[in-house]
Amino acid sequence: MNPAPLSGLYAPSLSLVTDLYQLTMAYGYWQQGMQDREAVFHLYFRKAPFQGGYAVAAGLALAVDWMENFHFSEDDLGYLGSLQGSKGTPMFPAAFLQFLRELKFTCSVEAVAEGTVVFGNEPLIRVQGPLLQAQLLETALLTLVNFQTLIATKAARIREAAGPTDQVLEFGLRRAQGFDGGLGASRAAYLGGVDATSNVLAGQRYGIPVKGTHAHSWVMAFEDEPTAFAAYAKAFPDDSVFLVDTYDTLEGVRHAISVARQMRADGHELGGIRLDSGDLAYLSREARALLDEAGFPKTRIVASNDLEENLITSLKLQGARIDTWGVGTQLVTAFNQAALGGVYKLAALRNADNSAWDFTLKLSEQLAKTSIPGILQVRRYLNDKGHPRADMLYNTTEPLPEQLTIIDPLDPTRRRPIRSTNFRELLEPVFRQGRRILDLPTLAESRAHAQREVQSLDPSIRRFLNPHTYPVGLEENLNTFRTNLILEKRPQRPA
Ligand SMILES: Nc1ncnc2c1ncn2[C@@H]1O[C@H](COP(=O)(O)OP(=O)(O)OP(=O)(O)O)[C@@H](O)[C@H]1O
Ligand SMILES: O=P(O)(O)OC[C@H]1O[C@H](OP(=O)(O)OP(=O)(O)O)[C@H](O)[C@@H]1O
Ligand SMILES: O=C(O)c1cccnc1
Ligand SMILES: [Mg+2]
Repeated sequence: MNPAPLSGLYAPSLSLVTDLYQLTMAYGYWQQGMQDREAVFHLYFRKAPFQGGYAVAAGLALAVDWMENFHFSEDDLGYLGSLQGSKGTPMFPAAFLQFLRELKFTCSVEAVAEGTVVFGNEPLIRVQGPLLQAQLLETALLTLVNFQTLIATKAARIREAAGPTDQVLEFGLRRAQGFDGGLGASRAAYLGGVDATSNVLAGQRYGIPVKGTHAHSWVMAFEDEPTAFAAYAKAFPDDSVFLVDTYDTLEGVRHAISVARQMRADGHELGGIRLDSGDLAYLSREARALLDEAGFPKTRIVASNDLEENLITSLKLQGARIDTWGVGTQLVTAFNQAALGGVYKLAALRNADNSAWDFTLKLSEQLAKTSIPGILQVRRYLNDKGHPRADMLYNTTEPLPEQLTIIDPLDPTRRRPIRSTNFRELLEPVFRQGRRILDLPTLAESRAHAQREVQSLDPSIRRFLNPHTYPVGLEENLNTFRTNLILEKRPQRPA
């Protein structure tokens, strides 16, 4: 199933999902006659989220969908025409609105496939095209990629903690940042490694398996717990998971067992029980013992209650017998890091007579925030097992030297010669002059890719506490070029 448009939740045209300044700049470029100057932008983040060692790239399919539908509707143009400056004059003249009306998306776009592991400073998307258009993409691309990548990464960490065989269910919709936040989070969580969601719209929209148990209200609506369990079993004789902690957890497990015996006599099996409060390590061990003793070794134990990767790791260390993890709030809100700080920076612009590239640079007091000029590609070097060893950013407009060396963009004294000849290039063509040339994988394929990608990373890079830094460097010539450009642009004030 192809990823259906996220935009479907709202209006047919979403080209106003942007910041006003993109449109004021667009008008200014048009007025200057600069609208068609060829430009290159890179979208990248500087630091992996959650103080982790990697991120899982996500959001590309939604961005592709948004770009394919990029146009200004009559409604959009009517609204833009109504905007006024502080003197009461129209912000955008009619001739510019006419230009927007006729605007066709003609950019070329390269991107990293969803599910690929990525690191700080690496372009996830490279846009090349008319300056005005490429500028207008900034906000929407960042909105989509920042959130999707953040949540997919959180899900990958939760999957890492749960291990490859436990089930992970995403239960977050009620705590999400609105409907769209909930829908987007369910998509990204699945991509990052959860098995199913309770979010029914996400199931319909993206083909994600939907799963769930029942709430405390179900138990409270009956005269006692055994009656409630028996009634649920009547409704779903082969798909019941009983929530056992409404009154007393271990008493609840005993009630579940007595109903499970009756179910078995009728030719059905209880799927599982769910623990939602108390000491989950202790209660799950006790519940496992009761279930096993009673002859229900296959009945699963689901746990929920503000779970996240560190808690899951701790519960496992405590010998918890949980095999299914229901994770809500902490996952869909990326609780411990509210946003991924991805940015979109101009890196090259054709000069006025179109004869050569001018490479552009955003200076900063901090080297970490100084951008990287060029038309960049990311080359990932692999060891003989096909596992990532180091990534090299290089400028595709310059020939590569014979002997390759990568240099840490934050510390030029840290360098590594490249010996490996086994590599792959991460940015792949998606649009050529506005025409899509890449068939996107399905969400399930991207999810499988993400699992392989994360597993191919060394455990030292995957660990949660103080992970090892994966080497990402600038190819030596690019580093020299960037250093010289910094020196050229930075004012040299006498002391
Ligand atoms: N063995 C454990 N080790 C560490 N943390 C645990 C363990 N068992 C449960 N937790 C976590 O501790 C927190 C306890 O939450 P809280 O203080 O709300 O109590 P509760 O058990 O949910 O009580 P109630 O829902 O009845 O108010 C939850 O985040 C839960 O996942
Ligand atoms: O804990 P989360 O990771 O967000 O997972 C979802 C939670 O949502 C449900 O209860 P809800 O929180 O609505 O009520 P409760 O905590 O009072 O049971 C469920 O029982 C989980 O506890
Ligand atoms: O199905 C469940 O158990 C569920 C769904 C949403 C939130 N909490 C739990
Ligand atoms: Mg709760």
